[in-house]
Amino acid sequence: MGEKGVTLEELKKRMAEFASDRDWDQFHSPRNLLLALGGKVRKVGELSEIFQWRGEVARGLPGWKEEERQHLGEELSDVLLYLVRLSDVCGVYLGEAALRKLQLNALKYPVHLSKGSSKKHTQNNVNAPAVADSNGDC
Ligand SMILES: Nc1ccn([C@H]2C[C@H](O)[C@@H](COP(=O)(O)OP(=O)(O)OP(=O)(O)O)O2)c(=O)n1
Repeated sequence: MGEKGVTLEELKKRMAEFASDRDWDQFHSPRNLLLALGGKVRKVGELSEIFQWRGEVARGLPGWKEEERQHLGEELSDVLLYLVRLSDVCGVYLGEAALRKLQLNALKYPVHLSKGSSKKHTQNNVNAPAVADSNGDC
Protein backbone atom coordinates (compact mmCIF):
# COMPACT_ATOMS: atom_id res chain seq x y z
CA MET A 1 0.00 0.00 0.00
CA GLY A 2 1.37 3.42 -0.94
CA GLU A 3 1.47 6.70 0.92
CA LYS A 4 -1.57 8.16 -0.87
CA GLY A 5 0.33 11.33 -1.72
CA VAL A 6 0.91 12.76 1.76
CA THR A 7 3.18 15.78 1.40
CA LEU A 8 5.44 17.63 3.82
CA GLU A 9 3.38 20.72 2.98
CA GLU A 10 0.20 19.01 4.17
CA LEU A 11 1.82 17.80 7.39
CA LYS A 12 3.16 21.31 7.99
CA LYS A 13 -0.31 22.81 7.54
CA ARG A 14 -1.96 20.20 9.74
CA MET A 15 0.56 20.71 12.54
CA ALA A 16 0.13 24.50 12.33
CA GLU A 17 -3.66 24.06 12.57
CA PHE A 18 -3.30 21.56 15.42
CA ALA A 19 -1.22 24.07 17.39
CA SER A 20 -3.34 27.08 16.53
CA ASP A 21 -6.65 25.34 17.42
CA ARG A 22 -5.26 24.67 20.91
CA ASP A 23 -3.56 28.03 21.31
CA TRP A 24 -0.29 26.11 21.48
CA ASP A 25 1.79 28.39 19.28
CA GLN A 26 3.03 29.86 22.55
CA PHE A 27 4.52 26.44 23.43
CA HIS A 28 5.84 25.60 19.98
CA SER A 29 9.03 27.62 20.24
CA PRO A 30 12.11 26.35 18.39
CA ARG A 31 13.70 25.34 21.68
CA ASN A 32 10.65 23.45 23.00
CA LEU A 33 10.16 21.68 19.69
CA LEU A 34 13.81 20.72 19.50
CA LEU A 35 13.59 19.22 22.99
CA ALA A 36 10.34 17.43 22.11
CA LEU A 37 11.92 16.07 18.93
CA GLY A 38 14.95 14.84 20.89
CA GLY A 39 12.63 13.06 23.33
CA LYS A 40 10.78 11.33 20.50
CA VAL A 41 14.03 10.31 18.79
CA ARG A 42 15.07 8.71 22.07
CA LYS A 43 11.73 6.89 22.17
CA VAL A 44 12.42 5.48 18.72
CA GLY A 45 15.75 4.26 20.10
CA GLU A 46 13.80 2.46 22.80
CA LEU A 47 11.94 0.51 20.13
CA SER A 48 14.81 -1.92 20.40
CA GLU A 49 12.51 -3.76 22.79
CA ILE A 50 10.33 -4.84 19.85
CA PHE A 51 13.31 -5.50 17.56
CA GLN A 52 15.34 -7.56 19.97
CA TRP A 53 15.29 -11.38 20.19
CA ARG A 54 14.18 -11.64 16.58
CA GLY A 55 17.57 -11.93 14.96
CA GLU A 56 17.95 -9.85 11.81
CA VAL A 57 14.66 -8.16 10.96
CA ALA A 58 13.74 -8.46 7.28
CA ARG A 59 12.47 -5.53 5.26
CA GLY A 60 8.71 -5.11 5.46
CA LEU A 61 8.81 -6.68 8.93
CA PRO A 62 7.18 -9.98 7.90
CA GLY A 63 5.51 -11.80 10.78
CA TRP A 64 5.11 -8.70 12.91
CA LYS A 65 1.81 -8.21 14.70
CA GLU A 66 -0.34 -5.37 13.42
CA GLU A 67 -0.16 -3.65 16.81
CA GLU A 68 3.66 -3.74 16.73
CA ARG A 69 3.69 -2.27 13.24
CA GLN A 70 1.25 0.41 14.39
CA HIS A 71 3.36 1.20 17.44
CA LEU A 72 6.43 1.65 15.24
CA GLY A 73 4.44 3.91 12.89
CA GLU A 74 3.25 6.08 15.78
CA GLU A 75 6.73 6.59 17.19
CA LEU A 76 8.21 7.39 13.77
CA SER A 77 5.32 9.77 13.10
CA ASP A 78 5.98 11.72 16.29
CA VAL A 79 9.54 12.29 15.07
CA LEU A 80 8.36 13.33 11.63
CA LEU A 81 5.65 15.67 12.93
CA TYR A 82 7.95 17.44 15.37
CA LEU A 83 10.63 17.66 12.70
CA VAL A 84 8.19 19.25 10.24
CA ARG A 85 6.90 21.65 12.88
CA LEU A 86 10.39 22.59 14.07
CA SER A 87 11.47 23.29 10.49
CA ASP A 88 8.38 25.42 9.97
CA VAL A 89 8.85 27.60 13.04
CA CYS A 90 12.55 27.97 12.15
CA GLY A 91 11.70 29.05 8.60
CA VAL A 92 13.55 26.08 7.12
CA TYR A 93 12.05 24.62 3.95
CA LEU A 94 12.54 21.00 4.93
CA GLY A 95 11.75 19.43 1.56
CA GLU A 96 14.14 21.77 -0.25
CA ALA A 97 16.80 21.34 2.42
CA ALA A 98 16.50 17.56 2.12
CA LEU A 99 16.81 17.69 -1.67
CA ARG A 100 19.92 19.87 -1.33
CA LYS A 101 21.35 17.42 1.22
CA LEU A 102 20.71 14.54 -1.18
CA GLN A 103 22.79 16.38 -3.78
CA LEU A 104 25.59 16.89 -1.26
CA ASN A 105 25.41 13.22 -0.31
CA ALA A 106 25.73 12.23 -3.97
CA LEU A 107 28.87 14.37 -4.25
CA LYS A 108 30.34 12.85 -1.11
CA TYR A 109 29.44 9.34 -2.16
CA PRO A 110 29.94 9.13 -5.94
CA VAL A 111 28.67 5.85 -7.33
CA HIS A 112 32.06 4.83 -8.73
CA LEU A 113 33.65 5.06 -5.24
CA SER A 114 30.77 3.89 -3.12
CA LYS A 115 29.05 1.12 -5.01
CA GLY A 116 28.80 -1.95 -2.77
CA SER A 117 30.87 -0.29 -0.06
CA SER A 118 29.63 0.92 3.33
CA LYS A 119 32.77 2.96 4.01
CA LYS A 120 32.44 6.51 5.33
CA HIS A 121 33.17 8.98 2.54
CA THR A 122 36.28 10.21 4.34
CA GLN A 123 37.82 6.76 3.86
CA ASN A 124 36.98 6.58 0.19
CA ASN A 125 39.62 8.60 -1.55
CA VAL A 126 42.18 10.65 0.30
CA ASN A 127 43.22 12.47 -2.91
CA ALA A 128 39.73 13.64 -3.84
CA PRO A 129 38.90 17.30 -3.11
CA ALA A 130 36.81 17.51 0.05
CA VAL A 131 33.12 18.29 -0.34
CA ALA A 132 32.03 20.19 2.73
CA ASP A 133 28.46 20.65 3.87
CA SER A 134 27.56 23.80 5.79
CA ASN A 135 28.49 22.00 8.98
CA GLY A 136 32.06 21.92 7.85
CA ASP A 137 31.81 18.11 7.81
CA CYS A 138 33.46 16.64 4.82
N1 LIG B 1 2.84 20.38 22.96
C1 LIG B 1 2.56 19.41 22.08
C2 LIG B 1 2.25 18.12 22.53
C3 LIG B 1 1.95 17.15 21.58
N2 LIG B 1 1.98 17.43 20.27
C4 LIG B 1 1.70 16.43 19.24
C5 LIG B 1 2.88 16.11 18.35
C6 LIG B 1 3.18 14.65 18.56
O1 LIG B 1 2.85 13.91 17.38
C7 LIG B 1 2.28 14.20 19.70
C8 LIG B 1 3.07 13.96 20.95
O2 LIG B 1 2.20 13.77 22.02
P1 LIG B 1 2.71 13.06 23.34
O3 LIG B 1 3.94 13.75 23.81
O4 LIG B 1 1.54 12.96 24.27
O5 LIG B 1 3.22 11.66 22.85
P2 LIG B 1 2.48 10.30 22.60
O6 LIG B 1 1.23 10.54 21.79
O7 LIG B 1 3.50 9.37 22.05
O8 LIG B 1 2.02 9.82 24.04
P3 LIG B 1 2.94 9.02 25.09
O9 LIG B 1 4.20 9.84 25.25
O10 LIG B 1 2.07 9.00 26.32
O11 LIG B 1 3.20 7.68 24.50
O12 LIG B 1 1.31 15.23 19.88
C9 LIG B 1 2.28 18.73 19.86
O13 LIG B 1 2.29 19.01 18.67
N3 LIG B 1 2.58 19.68 20.78
